[in-house]
Amino acid sequence: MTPAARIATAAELLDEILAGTAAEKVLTGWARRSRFAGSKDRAAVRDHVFDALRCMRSFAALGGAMTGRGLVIGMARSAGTDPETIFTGEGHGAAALSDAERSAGHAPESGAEAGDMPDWVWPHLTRALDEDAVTVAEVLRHRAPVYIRVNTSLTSAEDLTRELAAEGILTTPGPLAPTALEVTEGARRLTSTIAFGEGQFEMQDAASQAVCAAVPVQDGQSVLDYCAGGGGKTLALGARAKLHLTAHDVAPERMRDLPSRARRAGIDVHLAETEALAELAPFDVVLCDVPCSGSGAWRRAPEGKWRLTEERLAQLLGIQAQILDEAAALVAPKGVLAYATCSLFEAENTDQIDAFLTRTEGWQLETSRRLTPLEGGDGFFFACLRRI
Ligand SMILES: C[S@@+](CC[C@H](N)C(=O)[O-])C[C@H]1O[C@@H](n2cnc3c(N)ncnc32)[C@H](O)[C@@H]1O
Repeated sequence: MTPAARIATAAELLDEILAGTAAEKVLTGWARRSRFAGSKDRAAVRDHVFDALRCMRSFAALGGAMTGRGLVIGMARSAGTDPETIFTGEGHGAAALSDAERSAGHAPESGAEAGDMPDWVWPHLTRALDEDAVTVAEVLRHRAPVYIRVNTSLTSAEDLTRELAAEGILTTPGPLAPTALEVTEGARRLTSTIAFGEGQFEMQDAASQAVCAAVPVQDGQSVLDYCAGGGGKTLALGARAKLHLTAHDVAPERMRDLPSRARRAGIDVHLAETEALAELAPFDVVLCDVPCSGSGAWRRAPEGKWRLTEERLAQLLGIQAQILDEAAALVAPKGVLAYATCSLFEAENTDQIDAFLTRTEGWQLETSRRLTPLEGGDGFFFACLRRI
């Protein structure tokens, strides 16, 4: 495919996404229908689509329309490229610009439009970040670095760096956690490496690794990952100490890959149904990596930025409070309740912890930390509460 044909395809796929279909579904459907597209074409189209999703408001402003075509015209203008050079109407490229398109578009207004945020989200960001809101929003408009977590129970960062380099994959030490490596070349091939097959690393954001490193665990403790999902944090905890590790999720199907991931990493994990937890309790440590807005990770999952609503956020706040209450009941005396979100909003972070401490006796806050994308990883919040 020519560069212009890839952009024309991205515009069509963006229209499907704007009509409500999930981006991954749209991209997979297109790849299946388009056998002529090679892996480089698929990667380029995907990158165009995700770039546009990250910057949807500002590109629509610049391009003059919230349509697939408006977005890619805005994308060209934002990059300082004259859209006439892309929209030539030749071959499989997009049709030439109309006079209306030539004159449409305006520079994005400062604030939510230039920051590529929904209007209702902007006060949440400014409350949490003050003047950093503008810089954080700007960072979220760009692709995320690729980080891996070294499985230090099997290898070291130095050895893994050498081993990956031998397979043509280049890494440098990442931020926030000694286990984090940033992949600077060859990221798309990571999961087909020998080192991956041997469990020497997992894909995990650097801030997520820092959160796992902050959970106080020691050899011999019983630890419950209450919202385990795919088990990224379960495995990171299991690599730090010899634990009696239990993983739970209200949607157990989300943990379906965890047994094979744990085997690869050389870590023992017991998967538990909700009904079994009372019998397995008490645990020395319970981690709640709760469902949240995902606002700290919007550069990785930009669709979430536009699909989140105030109603959904209110619903999430209720779920988070309920999880804290349920999980607290499973913690042993003097044990730890760890709470984490990949959100930047105070409502999901410090407000939740303050409200929990107000309504529940017998707990004290030991540590809390907020990470923003300005520190290199996703935005995260972590709080560690101890039963007294
Ligand atoms: C942020 S994700 C977890 C990601 C995972 N910890 C990781 O690092 O890969 C939140 C998870 O919480 C689960 N969840 C939602 N409501 C829950 C509840 N009431 N109890 C337990 N888990 C819940 C969701 O199914 C989802 O898998």
